[in-house]
Amino acid sequence: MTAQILDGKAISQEIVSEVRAKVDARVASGKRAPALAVILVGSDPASQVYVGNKKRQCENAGITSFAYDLPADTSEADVLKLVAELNTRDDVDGILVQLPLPKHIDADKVIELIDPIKDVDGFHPYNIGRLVLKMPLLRPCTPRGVMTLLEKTGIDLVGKDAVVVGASNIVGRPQALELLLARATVTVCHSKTKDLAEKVRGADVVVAGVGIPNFVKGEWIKEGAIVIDVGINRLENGKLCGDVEFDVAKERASWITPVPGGVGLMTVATLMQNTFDACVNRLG
Ligand SMILES: Nc1nc2c(c(=O)[nH]1)N[C@@H](CN(C=O)c1ccc(C(=O)N[C@@H](CCC(=O)O)C(=O)O)cc1)CN2
Repeated sequence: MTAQILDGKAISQEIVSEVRAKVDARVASGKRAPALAVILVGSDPASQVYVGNKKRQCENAGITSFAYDLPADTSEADVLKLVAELNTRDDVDGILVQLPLPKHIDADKVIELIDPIKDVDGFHPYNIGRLVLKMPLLRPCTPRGVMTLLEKTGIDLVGKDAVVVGASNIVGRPQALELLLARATVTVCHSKTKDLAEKVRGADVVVAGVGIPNFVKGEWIKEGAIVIDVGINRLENGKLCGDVEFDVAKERASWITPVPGGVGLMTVATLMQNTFDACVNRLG
């Protein structure tokens, strides 16, 4: 079997167009456009690319963006002060702090200070708690983007055995909660998991988010499985590759996401949806 491609490029464009239509209708009714504050601390090259993509998609979606590009030696106190100020601003609907932050800044402390109603990344304990309790408000962008990719492709998850490889706060944990909400049976694997290959071999759906190139071997993939690769790893030759051994996995899977052109683009498109939702939640 050769897998069909889950097309993050086409579906992310569709999502951004849908947000754009809603923003245009909102503005036509006399309300202001949604607004997103994007905080980048330092000059990590990958983060600069991602933040650049976020600003560009804001333009495409008709969302106002306020950029805060801060030097790497910005103190934790100054980042906290900025977040506190943005929390109070009525012209800001969403606050995004690009991760990772420099080591001297406690990311958990910064995330916890964001007003949950403006937490368009969905990382605040309040929003994670709501996802746990099956009443999500703002949902983490990558896992929500994965669910949209599957829904828009017409893939039903009810009763499927899903294995999530990686248990990070940004991807693995919220992804498991999303899959559970879609009534899949979910196993979360991590660095201490025994017999990882066997667990993946039993999976109808595999979501890989560990950040290690080609960590999930193609031969582990069950015939006909759905493979979602959240990893974006930059190789020494400058090329990007995912966490799944794509060339082998695609000969076994029924559906697979490419890297680039898959989940990463959905993360950014979902941020546009979350910013629109945050604006409506605040202002109607
Ligand atoms: N505050 C956040 N920080 C980070 C998040 C997040 O959701 N919120 N997730 C990741 C990175 N990420 C989002 O910021 C992200 C990853 C990938 C892309 C993307 O556009 N990928 C393209 C390729 C881009 C390239 O050439 O490198 C693709 O996959 O086709 C956007 C955003 C960590 N930090």
